[in-house]
Amino acid sequence: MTRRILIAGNWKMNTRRRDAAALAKGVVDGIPKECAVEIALCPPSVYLGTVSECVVGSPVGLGGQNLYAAADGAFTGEVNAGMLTDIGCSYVILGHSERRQLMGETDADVSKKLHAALAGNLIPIVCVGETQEQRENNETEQVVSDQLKGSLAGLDEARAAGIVIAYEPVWAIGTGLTASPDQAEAVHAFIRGILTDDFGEDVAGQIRLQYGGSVKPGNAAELLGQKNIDGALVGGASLKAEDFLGIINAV
Ligand SMILES: O=C(CO)COP(=O)(O)O
Repeated sequence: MTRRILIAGNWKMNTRRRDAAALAKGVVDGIPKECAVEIALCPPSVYLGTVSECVVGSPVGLGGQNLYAAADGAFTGEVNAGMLTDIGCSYVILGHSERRQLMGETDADVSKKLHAALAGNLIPIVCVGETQEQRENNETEQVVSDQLKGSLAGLDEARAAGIVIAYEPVWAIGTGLTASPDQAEAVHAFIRGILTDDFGEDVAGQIRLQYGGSVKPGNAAELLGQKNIDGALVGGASLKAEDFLGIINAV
């Protein structure tokens, strides 16, 4: 089963309009010709329109960092799947650990968002991952398994093949600490096993599993060389075109 590598940049709450445009243009202009890698940029929602104009007609895709699982209506401050696709998004990040920790998002919330994303024809990137304390207590597999089962609740086989899972160990996010390729591969293989149990080998073999947590040009090749690592969700290193392109070129 060949799975196309997906490198996505999660800009989080960074940039201003001018930087967002320059960064997006820098990525578009710098991607290698006949690039086999799928690329997505996920800017803050207020700059989706700006970045959309920069990537239109290029192989670079656009993604949101979150959505609200409802149709249009009285939900002050929120953005739904229809709005994301309307502005040019093909992807949406769901259940990032920062949203789980800071905004109290639960697996049940992520599951609702997942169904809204799929109904809106967005490719969901569902994030899971353990904290440092959970890893030290040997709870990694339990935590990841619970998050996966909760976040993917109600998902049928037909739709499962198109989703993306991002394994992002919380202790490796923005810390400069990276899971070693072996550590990351072990969890990715574990996730693939759960997906196989839930959706069967064929579907599980099509689901792309990204790694996230201090990915940079210097460690990307080794991480992405692992059997079950099919891409990267990049935070800090996606904020400089040179670094982000360095990761793409390392694949
Ligand atoms: O959270 C991340 C991507 O979603 C990873 O962030 P860093 O690459 O900055 O560690």
